[in-house]
Amino acid sequence: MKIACLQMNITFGDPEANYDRAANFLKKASDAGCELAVLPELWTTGYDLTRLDEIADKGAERAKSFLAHAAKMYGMHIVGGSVANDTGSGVKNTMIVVDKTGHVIHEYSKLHLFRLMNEEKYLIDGDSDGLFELAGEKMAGFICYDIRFPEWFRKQVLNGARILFVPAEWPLARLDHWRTLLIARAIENQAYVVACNRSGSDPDNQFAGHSIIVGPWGEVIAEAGESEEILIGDVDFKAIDEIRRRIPVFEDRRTAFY
Ligand SMILES: O=C(O)CCC(=O)C(=O)O
Repeated sequence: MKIACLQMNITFGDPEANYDRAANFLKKASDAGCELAVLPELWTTGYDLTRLDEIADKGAERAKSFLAHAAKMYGMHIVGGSVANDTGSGVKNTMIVVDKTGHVIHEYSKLHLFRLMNEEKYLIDGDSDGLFELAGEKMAGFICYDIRFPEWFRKQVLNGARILFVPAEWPLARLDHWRTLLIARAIENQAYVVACNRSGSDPDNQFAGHSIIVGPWGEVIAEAGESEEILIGDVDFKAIDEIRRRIPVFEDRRTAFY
């Protein structure tokens, strides 16, 4: 499966500009023959949390209809990053997944809110998991800070997830954590990790870019630089089975002890 991470810049608090940019990136991913495209975290608004009253998407309806339209037009699955989703009783940081026929097949809201960027003051946390199925394979979504919680990843992998998607707005200051944690999540779970970060900056942070596709052996299949880029890599599900046979981590777990 040919996958694209749409490592775009995000204009702070300006959904119109960001929808235009995302439309352009999605077209380019489709032109490149990609079967699935991934957007970054909060790609419609960025971290303009103090203006969520004005700019959060009610029920994420605009994002859903935009993503469904693009998916159908291009015949391409989309892991739609995440958007500020005004649920009516608080704003969630919600990932939307649409299949290539334009159906919304899953929503996942960020489980772990990141205090260092004041998320807990403006957002409410999710309460369900990110597991979904596309093209006959189980996959799961996580959002940014979630990568610091290996137990959350393990749970989804034990439930069958074989590609682990991570949209993010990860700051450049902790680029080494980003790479190390993502590679570790791939190695320990013997699964693909497809992580799409944003590029550029906002009033508080310079973001790292470095979207990355990591294979189940921990090998870096593709990695972006810091600037805007469409990162493309191939995922081969057979590699997962081969690696799990070589080192049978899942059979060797001592679940009586943990
Ligand atoms: O965990 C980190 O260092 C960064 C997390 C983050 O930026 C986020 O969750 O938005």
